[in-house]
Amino acid sequence: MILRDILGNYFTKEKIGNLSINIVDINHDSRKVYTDNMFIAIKGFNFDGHDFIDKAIASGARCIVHMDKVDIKENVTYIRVEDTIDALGFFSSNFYNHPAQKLEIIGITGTNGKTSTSYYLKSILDTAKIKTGIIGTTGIIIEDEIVKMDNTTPDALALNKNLDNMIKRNVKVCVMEVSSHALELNRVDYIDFNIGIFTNLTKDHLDFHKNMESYFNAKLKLFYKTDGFNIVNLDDNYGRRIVDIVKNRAQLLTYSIDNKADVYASDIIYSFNKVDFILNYNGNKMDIKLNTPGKFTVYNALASASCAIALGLDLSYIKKGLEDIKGVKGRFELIPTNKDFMVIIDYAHTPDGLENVLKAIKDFSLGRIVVVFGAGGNRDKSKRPDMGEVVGRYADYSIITSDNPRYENPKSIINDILTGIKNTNIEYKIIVDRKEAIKYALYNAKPKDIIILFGKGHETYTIIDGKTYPFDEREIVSNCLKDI
Ligand SMILES: CC(=O)N[C@H]1[C@@H](OP(=O)(O)OP(=O)(O)OC[C@H]2O[C@@H](n3ccc(=O)[nH]c3=O)[C@H](O)[C@@H]2O)O[C@H](CO)[C@@H](O)[C@@H]1O[C@H](C)C(=O)N[C@@H](C)C(=O)N[C@H](CCC(=O)O)C(=O)O
Ligand SMILES: Nc1ncnc2c1ncn2[C@@H]1O[C@H](COP(=O)(O)OP(=O)(O)OP(=O)(O)O)[C@@H](O)[C@H]1O
Ligand SMILES: N[C@H](CCC[C@H](N)C(=O)O)C(=O)O
Ligand SMILES: [Mg+2]
Repeated sequence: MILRDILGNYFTKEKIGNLSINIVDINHDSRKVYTDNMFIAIKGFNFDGHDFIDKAIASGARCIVHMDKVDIKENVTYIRVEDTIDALGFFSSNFYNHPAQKLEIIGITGTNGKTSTSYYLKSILDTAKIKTGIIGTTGIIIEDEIVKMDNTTPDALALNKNLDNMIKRNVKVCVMEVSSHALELNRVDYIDFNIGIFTNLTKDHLDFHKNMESYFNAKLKLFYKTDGFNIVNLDDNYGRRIVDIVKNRAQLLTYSIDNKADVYASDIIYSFNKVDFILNYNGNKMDIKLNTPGKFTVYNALASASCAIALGLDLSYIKKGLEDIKGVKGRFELIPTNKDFMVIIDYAHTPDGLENVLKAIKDFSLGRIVVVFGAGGNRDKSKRPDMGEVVGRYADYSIITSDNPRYENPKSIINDILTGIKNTNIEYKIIVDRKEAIKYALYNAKPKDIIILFGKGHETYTIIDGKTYPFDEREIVSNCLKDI
């Protein structure tokens, strides 16, 4: 695309050089730049992209977008802007011809349930034969292809590139998890959403947002960006605040279990590995049987059903779509053991996530609930004691271990968890090495035990000292089972 067209009417502070050059790609990472690229210098948390401008030019960049004063070289065009992250959003959208405007984009935000809700929604849309792509924690999904990404919500460049790819592959609806980081770090500023979904807000990411109010304000931004419906959980205190704040700006659809919302669940029957309920909407009643247990599962089903209703789908697709779901990888995933105890892998990594899953099984357990868990390093420290306390309240035995220590000392993460678990009477053991912790739980299993491995869910790696190593809990469990 001709550079002048990429710039469009964007406000620039200074332009030096030829604006008629052809740009074949945009990059903000000098390591990915090649001939005839535009390089956008971003100031990040670790590096300043301005330090890589020479490297980008050496690799073939013909246009540099920057904020700071830079040395001017021949045959390179320089565009100085106020904010390069904002420019990345605008230029990427222009370069890919505004893909977000051509797709139905559904954004899901909230502390827990985003990935699960996105898969539930996709199942409903698949049933209605509407081609759907997903962007989220498990990667970018189009048909059977899954491309893993570093982020739940990627940066504006990757977003536009992947949305464009979805259009080329005839996708009609994109269901996107929108993290609070993405909203705060301007990754979705130039993405137009048709529908926004709010799941819930509980303690997480306070390392980044500092307090619940700014975490809430980050999430709130999504509901100012929608032009169709805002879909909100009315049982959540923050959900009710969102309703009050945005009720007049887009159409609103609420869902609930404990309150009378537009879409609500009644007659819920909980079981160990499933949950049945009646979905009520506008005088219609429909019984739904889900293959995952718990109240949280009903919420995820209601959120996705409300979205299908907002899209104008027939209610029969909702029932079939939800009942067809066998499960989502790493979300209450039952691992076959062929033994007299049970193993579950689940991604809960917040106090609320842990509590929801533990509550769901507590009434149905016939033996002990044994929890193997840790907490991520270089992430919210304030949630760790609360996680310990929740496990202590609901489980019968716990092995406290590591979960992606990143650059932190795993022992000090465990100590943070201990300050909470010590407020309870649970018996526990510390085994820093997660593989050993899992082995211990399995080798010492008693009949009817439910062993839950929390925190890693779908992840097949572990991050220690900033390095990523293969780590698949399914594999570890299956190897242990051979010896038992
Ligand atoms: C804190 C944070 O969000 N960081 C994101 C940020 O990285 P950064 O600011 O550290 O970037 P940097 O490494 O300093 O680099 C600055 C610039 O220099 C460039 N560079 C760097 C090195 C080089 O040799 N050449 C070069 O050009 C980089 O391409 C970049 O443009 O920009 C990167 C590219 O977009 C992101 O991948 C990265 O997410 C990191 C991996 C991350 O862990 N983020 C987490 C906190 C996050 O965003 N999580 C949420 C999910 C939360 C949830 O589960 O709810 C998410 O949406 O993923
Ligand atoms: N609606 C919900 N409310 C509370 N907890 C939930 C809910 N749905 C799922 N969970 C629990 O939280 C865990 C994570 O669920 P899921 O991956 O769907 O959330 P997420 O919002 O995508 O998380 P992330 O922010 O890491 O992407 C699940 O494994 C389950 O234990
Ligand atoms: N996506 C979330 C959850 C990661 C879960 C856990 N495995 C960890 O490393 O903390 C985050 O970035 O906080
Ligand atoms: Mg997710």
